[in-house]
Amino acid sequence: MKDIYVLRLGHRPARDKRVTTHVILVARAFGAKGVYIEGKDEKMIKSISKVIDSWGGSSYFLVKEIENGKNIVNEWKEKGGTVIHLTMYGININDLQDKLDKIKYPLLIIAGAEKVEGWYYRNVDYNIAIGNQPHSEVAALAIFLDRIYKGRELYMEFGDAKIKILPQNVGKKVIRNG
Ligand SMILES: C[S@@+](CC[C@H](N)C(=O)[O-])C[C@H]1O[C@@H](n2cnc3c(N)ncnc32)[C@H](O)[C@@H]1O
Repeated sequence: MKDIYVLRLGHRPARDKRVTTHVILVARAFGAKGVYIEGKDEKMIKSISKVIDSWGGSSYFLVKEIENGKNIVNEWKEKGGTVIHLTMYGININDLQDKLDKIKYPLLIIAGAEKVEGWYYRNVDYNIAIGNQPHSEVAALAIFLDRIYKGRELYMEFGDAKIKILPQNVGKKVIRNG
């Protein structure tokens, strides 16, 4: 698994609870090692911890509330990693694949909720569009991570999972551990 983290900007508990939850679930399921959430939402963190506890990742997957995303970006630059911002205004990902294959890790992926401040556009290494149409941070993150891993993340297993799915064409089969 690569050294990849997500920075979720501008989380507003009343409006963004569901979408931020999905950002975290996608980050975990598609091969990131954690999510920094700009904002406070104790209830959401509790419910996501339960999912991680059952499905695995609690030993390494970080979910951390932070006050200011800029500090994380600066921290990333100090340690020589790469920072990318997902935005419909950026360069189409199809035109950046060669560069993505050579980026320096750790990688920080920024996904917004409300309008993202200009500072981020100017201070990241790449502003990347998953197509130049407005859609969703959840879709953008999933497609971006899939391009990084080229589909391999879909076979990822979590060693500490208490529940595991046995894939079926019809029906549901799960193994429960402990
Ligand atoms: C509700 S959208 C806000 C759209 C915003 N005006 C923008 O700059 O993309 C919330 C987040 O979804 C992501 N997003 C939406 N469309 C995207 C696209 N086409 N490519 C990459 N990210 C996108 C961005 O991270 C954005 O901050």
